[in-house]
Amino acid sequence: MANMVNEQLEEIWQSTLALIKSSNHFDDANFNTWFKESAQLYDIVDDMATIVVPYKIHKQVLMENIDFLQEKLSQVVEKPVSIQILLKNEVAQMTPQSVVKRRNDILFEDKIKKDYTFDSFVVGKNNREAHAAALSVCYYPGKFNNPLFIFGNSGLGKTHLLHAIGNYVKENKPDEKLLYIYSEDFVTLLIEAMKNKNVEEIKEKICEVDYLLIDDIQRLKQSTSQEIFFNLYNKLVNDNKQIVITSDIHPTELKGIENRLISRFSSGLSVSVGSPEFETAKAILKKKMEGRKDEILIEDEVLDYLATKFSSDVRKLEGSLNELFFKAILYNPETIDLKFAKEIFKENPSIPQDDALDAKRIKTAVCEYYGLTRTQIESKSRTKNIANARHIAVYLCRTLLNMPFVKIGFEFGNRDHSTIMASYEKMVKLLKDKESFQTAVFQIKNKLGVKD
Ligand SMILES: Nc1ncnc2c1ncn2[C@@H]1O[C@H](COP(=O)(O)OP(=O)(O)OP(=O)(O)O)[C@@H](O)[C@H]1O
Repeated sequence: MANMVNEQLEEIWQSTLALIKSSNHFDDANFNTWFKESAQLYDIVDDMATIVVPYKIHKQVLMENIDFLQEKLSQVVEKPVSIQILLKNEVAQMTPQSVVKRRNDILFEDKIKKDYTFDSFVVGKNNREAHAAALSVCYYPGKFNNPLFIFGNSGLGKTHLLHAIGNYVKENKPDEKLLYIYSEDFVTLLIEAMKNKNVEEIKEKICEVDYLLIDDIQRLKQSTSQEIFFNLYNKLVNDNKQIVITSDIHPTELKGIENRLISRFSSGLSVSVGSPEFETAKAILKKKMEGRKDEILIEDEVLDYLATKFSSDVRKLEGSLNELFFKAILYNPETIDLKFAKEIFKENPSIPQDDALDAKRIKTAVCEYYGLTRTQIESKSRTKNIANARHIAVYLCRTLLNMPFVKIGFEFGNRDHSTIMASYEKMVKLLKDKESFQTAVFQIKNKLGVKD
């Protein structure tokens, strides 16, 4: 297919949109937002179509549905076509020819962030295993943990660890080649390479690396890219080259990724990163402050406050600190104290506001601390950690709210007041000599914003 004129492209795109709509794959709102109102067929050259979208979020959504989109477009043009998705501002900077001839060298540019090192990574209970595993592949690449698969929710340090491996290798093994790839870029570049007929060249280059670091593998949704990746993967592992992968979920729960890849991902070591507990969150804040040159003083209890409120996502935790310093420049307080911080975040939707304390909030905080559900602590289960969590919740309801035992009983599956009293007394005893319970109570109170 030679380059097409605009009317032809428009006609093809409208037919493709009609097919997408009639497939009922998306509801009206999604269809309009992601396809009809934002995407545009920019060009089709040979068997490569370029679709242009305004923002990254559009690109992300389309990339997640790229096989589907290719199928519909291929149906319209009556031959198989591949699709690359570009942002409007990317296209604006290119000549028409270069849109389809983007240099694949981008793949091999050094993308390792210098400040994401092992030194700048705070180790806590939530990431100890992942940190140790990341170090182990630096010391013994391709030997024990291949691939190393690091998974966990957004903003908890997976990418940081990947770059830390990169920085370690660059500094200590300068002769070794490493390649960091963000999965979505990998798909885009492979699609372009298919168009430019230089996939083999790219594969050969990738096969030369000693470390392959792949970020956010859940975004490797496109089937041809998975096929190519599968071959590369086997070759690298057979040659004892180290592969490290990050993902937002455990390999076995990956959706849209071929089973043969999933089973290979599970064959090495899978380690998780979780949300930092209070001390680690506070240490991260202190670490992030080390490099700053702010002249204003931040009070320690503000760090406690941020560590308590934002610990579920380190990116937000870091963001909260930046926001405070930024607002301090604007409003110029003498120091950043708790009052100032609370005022700044008073309407922040990602933190629970200081509602009146009640049994429900206590139960929720205890559950979050122990990783349980409310149904579990309200149940009759005698499993040790559930029972312990229940004792703590009962204890806090009694000491913080001064609730009668009968009423507490209602909160915990209609238990008899004597059972609740026994539960409370047990916790009072445990708190006298068991440090782990003292810590738990301290941290849960912190979570609730209660000071002793
Ligand atoms: N333990 C830690 N010590 C220091 N900084 C951390 C730690 N954990 C996370 N961070 C910081 O939090 C921010 C977000 O981390 P990162 O980008 O690695 O998250 P992620 O898990 O890869 O998230 P996503 O899944 O959204 O890509 C980064 O600035 C990173 O430096």
